[in-house]
Amino acid sequence: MTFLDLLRSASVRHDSMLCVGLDPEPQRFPLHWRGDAARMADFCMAIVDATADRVCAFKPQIAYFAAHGAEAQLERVIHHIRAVAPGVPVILDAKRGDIGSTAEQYAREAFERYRADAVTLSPFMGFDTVEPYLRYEGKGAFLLCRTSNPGGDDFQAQRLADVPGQPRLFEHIARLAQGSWNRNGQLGLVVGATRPAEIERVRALAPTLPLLIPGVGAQGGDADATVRAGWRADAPIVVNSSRAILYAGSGPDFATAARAEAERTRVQLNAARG
Ligand SMILES: O=c1ccn([C@@H]2O[C@H](COP(=O)(O)O)[C@@H](O)[C@H]2O)c(=O)[nH]1
Repeated sequence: MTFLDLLRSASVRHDSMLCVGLDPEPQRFPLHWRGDAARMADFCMAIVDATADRVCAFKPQIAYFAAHGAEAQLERVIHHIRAVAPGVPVILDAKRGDIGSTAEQYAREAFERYRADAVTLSPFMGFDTVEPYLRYEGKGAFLLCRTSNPGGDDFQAQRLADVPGQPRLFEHIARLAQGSWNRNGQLGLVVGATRPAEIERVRALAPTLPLLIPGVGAQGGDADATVRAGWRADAPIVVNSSRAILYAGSGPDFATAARAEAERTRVQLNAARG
């Protein structure tokens, strides 16, 4: 099964566009585990168990694990997702981008070591830095396009004087991803929920690509406007929320609180489809 097949079927089976982001921060763990980096896998696995039937994907962010030298715990978490939710795709949020020979190693890390179904990439260095990931048949790659952070304006909103029509950089990325870069239908785009107008623009330029949309929850993105701008019956959107779900509770019942917040978000997103 390809990443897209997995995503579509998890989305239908769980009636969900929600992706739970796994960004474990020991200082925010429930009181009985607070500050204990050895509990990262236990924390994430409890969140996975509590939300697996409510999501279309999980998105572990590699930095949270690597910062603590906890890559083995990330492997355990992904292994656990495979065991308890085999039909739910794993999007490894790594935002890699480097020359081809190095990209080959990053691709191997994402798809062979961690066995992720998809990865996030920066397209900034050009197609030869993306291509090594596309050699992995059936795997997905989400290119950063219009990110949720305020500094996304610094480059992504700038116009490219030398490209016909002088598109903004993010529009150019969306066109390439929908067109000549998408050789085997493996590409998707990252667009922030903090920018619904740009989600609409990206959707117009990339009508069939899956969109990974972070920024609802802790970043304050507008969930309803996000769905109205990006959702199409035939093109999946994957709306990520991390901290708002992970840290919905701080007591021993944190997983129950996470499930309640995940369910609230899933229902809100679905209602906005109209
Ligand atoms: O434009 C982007 C791209 C990626 N992210 C990542 O998504 C989550 C968001 O976490 P929240 O706690 O829901 O704010 C995090 O892993 C980011 O690295 C993003 O926020 N914006």
